[in-house]
Amino acid sequence: MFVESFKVESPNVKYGDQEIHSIYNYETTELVHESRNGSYAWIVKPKTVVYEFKTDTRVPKLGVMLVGWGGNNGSTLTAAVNPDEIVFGGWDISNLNLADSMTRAKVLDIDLQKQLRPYMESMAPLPGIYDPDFIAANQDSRANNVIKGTKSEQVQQIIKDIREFKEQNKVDKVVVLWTANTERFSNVMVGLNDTTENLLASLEKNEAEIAPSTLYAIACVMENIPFINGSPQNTFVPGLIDFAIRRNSLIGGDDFKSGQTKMKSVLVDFLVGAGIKPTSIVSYNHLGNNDGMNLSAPQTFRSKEISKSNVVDDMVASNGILYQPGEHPDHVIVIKYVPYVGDSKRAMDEYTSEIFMGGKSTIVLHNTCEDSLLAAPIILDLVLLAELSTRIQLKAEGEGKFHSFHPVATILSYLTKAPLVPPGTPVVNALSKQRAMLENILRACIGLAPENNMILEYK
Ligand SMILES: NC(=O)c1ccc[n+]([C@@H]2O[C@H](COP(=O)([O-])OP(=O)(O)OC[C@H]3O[C@@H](n4cnc5c(N)ncnc54)[C@H](O)[C@@H]3O)[C@@H](O)[C@H]2O)c1
Ligand SMILES: O=P([O-])([O-])O[C@@H]1[C@@H](O)[C@H](O)[C@@H](O)[C@H](O)[C@@H]1O
Repeated sequence: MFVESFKVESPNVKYGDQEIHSIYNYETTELVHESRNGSYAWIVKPKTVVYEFKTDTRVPKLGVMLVGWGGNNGSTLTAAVNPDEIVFGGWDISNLNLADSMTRAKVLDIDLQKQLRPYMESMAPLPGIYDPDFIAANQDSRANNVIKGTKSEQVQQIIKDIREFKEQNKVDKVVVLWTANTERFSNVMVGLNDTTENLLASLEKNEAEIAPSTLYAIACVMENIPFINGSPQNTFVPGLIDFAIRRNSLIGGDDFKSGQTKMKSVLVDFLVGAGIKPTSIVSYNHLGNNDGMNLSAPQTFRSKEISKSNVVDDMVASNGILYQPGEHPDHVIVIKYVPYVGDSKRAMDEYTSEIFMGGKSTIVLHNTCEDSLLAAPIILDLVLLAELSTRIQLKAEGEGKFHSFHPVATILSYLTKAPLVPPGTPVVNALSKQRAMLENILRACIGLAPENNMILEYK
C-alpha cells in the first residue's frame, strides 16, 4: 500500500520551506530514593520537559562509501539499490570490481546478476588499509588492493579518497560504513588509545595496535563524516569516542543485528517479560561465506562471540524477581565454517527456561537467516537514519541553543547487536524497546505523542 505524505495540523508544528519545527512535551518519570517518616522509599515523580525539534527537510544527494565494498554485503546492497538515488563507492583490499564481487558472493540469482553486470563492472573499490594482524590469515590471499605507507599516511589517503569521491560524484553528503571483515579486538591501553591526544600521538608513532577500522574512523572524524561500524570489533576505542565527541562527529555501531541475534532480542524479551526464566541459551550457526571463513579464526570469532553474547544483558537485568543480582543464564555461542552452504547461514538455537511450579520449557529454533540478504537492507537503514539524524537539531527547555543529537548515535541501536552508547548511558537491546524509541523520536520531530498502543477509544 502506498502511504500518502501527510501533514500534522497542530499549534506545536510549523512547516517551513526547509524545515519542520515542533514543540514536544517529553513526558518522563523521575525516580528518587528519599527518606520519608524515618524510612527510605522510592518516590516516583512524573516529569514533563518541553523540547523543540528542528528537522532540515532538504534531502541531500548522498554518497555512501563502504569499507569492504566488494564483500557479500557490499556487493549485494549495491546491486539492489538504484544508483540514481544514492552513489556508492568505497574501499576493498580485494581489487575485484563490483560485478565480479557479486559473482564471487553467489548471493543473487544468476539471471539477475547477468542483468546487473553492465551497471556494476565499472565500479572498482579503492585500495583499502590492510593489516594481517587484525583479521584471519585466510584473508591474505585476497589482499591485492592495499594502501601502502605508515598508518598516518593511510589515514591521509582515506581523507583524500573521501574528498575526491565527494567532488567527482557531486554528492552533498557522505556517510562511511564498515562492512569489511570482523577484526580482533584492539588492546585498550592507557597512553595508547585511551584519549584523543594519546590516540593521535600513537597514530603519528605508527603504533601497531591501531586497527585498520580505527584508522578509517579517525579519518572520518577528522572530516566530520559519519562513520558506522557494522562489525563487532572495538573500532571505537575510548580515544576515538573522545575524539568524535570533541569534533561532534557521528559514530555508531556495532555489528549489524540481522538474524539469529535479532530473533534472540525478541524471544528473550518476551520470555523475561512473561516471567519465564531463560536459564540456558545455546546459539549455534554455520555458514560458508568469506565472513564465516574469517570468523573461523579464534581471535576474530571472539569479537563476534562478545557482541552476540551481550545482547541479553539488559533483558536479564530488567527482572529482579527472576534473576538475583549478578545471576545470568548460561549462554553459549558457536559459529562453524561450512563452505557448502555459502551465504545461507543456518542458525539453530535452544532456549531452556524455568517456568511455573518448577517446570522446564525448552524452545528449539532452526532459522535459515540468509546473511547478506538480511544485512544489506539494514546497512541501507543505518546509512539513511544516520544521515537523517544529522539533519535534526533539538533543544530542551532551559538550554540556550539548538544542538545535534549526541555524536555517539544510540538512535541506530535498533539495527545493531551491540549498541554503541555514550559513556554512562544504559544499553538497551530489547528489540521492541529499540523500535519504540526510534518510532517515538521520529514522531516527536513532527510534534506527535509517543505511540502508546492503549487504544483507549475502544476500551
Ligand atoms: N548478516 C550479515 O551478513 C552480517 C551481520 C552482522 C555483521 N556482519 C559483518 O559484516 C561484515 C561483512 O560481512 P560480509 O558477509 O559482507 O563479509 P565479506 O567477507 O564477504 O566482505 C568483507 C569485505 O571486506 C574486505 N576487507 C576486509 N578488510 C578490509 C579493510 N581493512 N579495508 C577494506 N576492505 C576490507 C574483504 O576483502 C571483503 O571483500 C563482517 O564483519 C560481518 O561479521 C554481517
Ligand atoms: O546477526 P546474527 O545472525 O546474530 O550473527 C551472524 C553470525 O552468527 C554469523 O556467523 C556472521 O557471519 C554474521 O556476520 C552475523 O553476525
